[in-house]
Amino acid sequence: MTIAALIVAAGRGTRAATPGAPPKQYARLAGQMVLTRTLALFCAHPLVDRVLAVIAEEHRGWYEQAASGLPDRGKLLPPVAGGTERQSSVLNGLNALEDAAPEIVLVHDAARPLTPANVISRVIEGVETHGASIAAVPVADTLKRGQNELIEGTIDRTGLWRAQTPQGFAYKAIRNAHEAAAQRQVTFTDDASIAEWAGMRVALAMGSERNLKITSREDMALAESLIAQGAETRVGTGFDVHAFGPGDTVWLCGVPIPHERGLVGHSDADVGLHALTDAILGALAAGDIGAHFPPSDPQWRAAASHIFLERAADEVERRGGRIVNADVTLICEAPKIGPHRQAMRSAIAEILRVPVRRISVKATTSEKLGFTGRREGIAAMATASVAVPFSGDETC
Ligand SMILES: Nc1ccn([C@@H]2O[C@H](COP(=O)(O)OP(=O)(O)OP(=O)(O)O)[C@@H](O)[C@H]2O)c(=O)n1
Ligand SMILES: C[C@](O)(CO)[C@H](O)COP(=O)(O)O
Repeated sequence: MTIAALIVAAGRGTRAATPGAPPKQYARLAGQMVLTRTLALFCAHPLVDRVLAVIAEEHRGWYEQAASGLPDRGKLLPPVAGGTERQSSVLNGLNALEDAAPEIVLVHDAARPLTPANVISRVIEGVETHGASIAAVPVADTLKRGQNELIEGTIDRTGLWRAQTPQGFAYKAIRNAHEAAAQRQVTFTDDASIAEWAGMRVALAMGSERNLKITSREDMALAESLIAQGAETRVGTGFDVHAFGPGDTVWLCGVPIPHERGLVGHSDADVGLHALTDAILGALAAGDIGAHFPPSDPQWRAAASHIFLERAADEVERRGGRIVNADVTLICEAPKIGPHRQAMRSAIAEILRVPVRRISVKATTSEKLGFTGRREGIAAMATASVAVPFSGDETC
């Protein structure tokens, strides 16, 4: 049995629009694109075999960015172009799935990036039992019909549900229903309505309040707070030492500083960035800098250390996490760090793609004691904290 997920992402996001910013499915939500989060839910679901996104042709660049943030693209099919309405986008996607020939298709809004995995499982179970099933939540508020700010009546809420996605169907049946609706030019706001119109029986599977659809700008803030509730903060530490040697410049925390000596190392010997890279990898329990960038590998000879730090930041993003803060301490008698501190903070903030207020750089001497006191080299310590989703555990 092949199960495909069809992620409709071809909308313009007009209700949530921010002037000059990409549409909502490409906006960053707690550090990761909305669409990356949505695709990742289905790519990671063990019962889903294929994932297809329907996108607007002019968003292709953003789509590539969103897809490149996925931990695993193995299930991902090349995207297809959407239509002017959600309904025509879904039909385009269903047609494009012909070669994949799934038995079941799950239609899902890209704008719902927080769908719990068990909601997806319940919808699949519903399709297997009833032929069609959608995620939905019972209406909890009293419903009023109104006009001109006046109540015209109260609607009995008994048996009323709010439809969410995913909405799952036997592939052939929903494709036929969509084609018939398109031919007769009847329009609906969800796929279950089309199935109902075509005479299919559709089951209700319990959805989740967490499964919100980002519709307005305020929903982004709400989604961020839901992510924060489902995240844990992890802390990692790093330590590194490089000896002084020939040269007239030392690289420290991404900044070149003229000095009477250089630092010896396989790469550019930026001891601050190395310690910080290790701190971030440590927070993820993802090994250390030596494991990721072995000194035995010639490609890292004289490498600029911002590459190592960037890769560590990519790892955080790949797991749906974000860097909360980082703190580096440089231990040396010279050069003086104070005059370069702000440049170092800015350089690190840029590499990690976080605001500079989250980055600290400090310095101390070792009171002329030990190898740093004898000016034989520089040591650096770093601490980093990252917030990662609980559901990211299996990839961490
Ligand atoms: N022509 C369209 C319109 C919508 N969608 C997708 O359908 C989902 C639900 O639609 P909605 O939340 O209304 O998104 P937009 O149409 O983008 O928003 P708006 O109506 O505010 O412009 C979204 O993931 C959206 O990208 C689509 O694939 N093709
Ligand atoms: C499909 C849907 O998300 C179910 O609630 C909803 O109908 C989409 O509506 P929109 O007007 O396209 O946002």
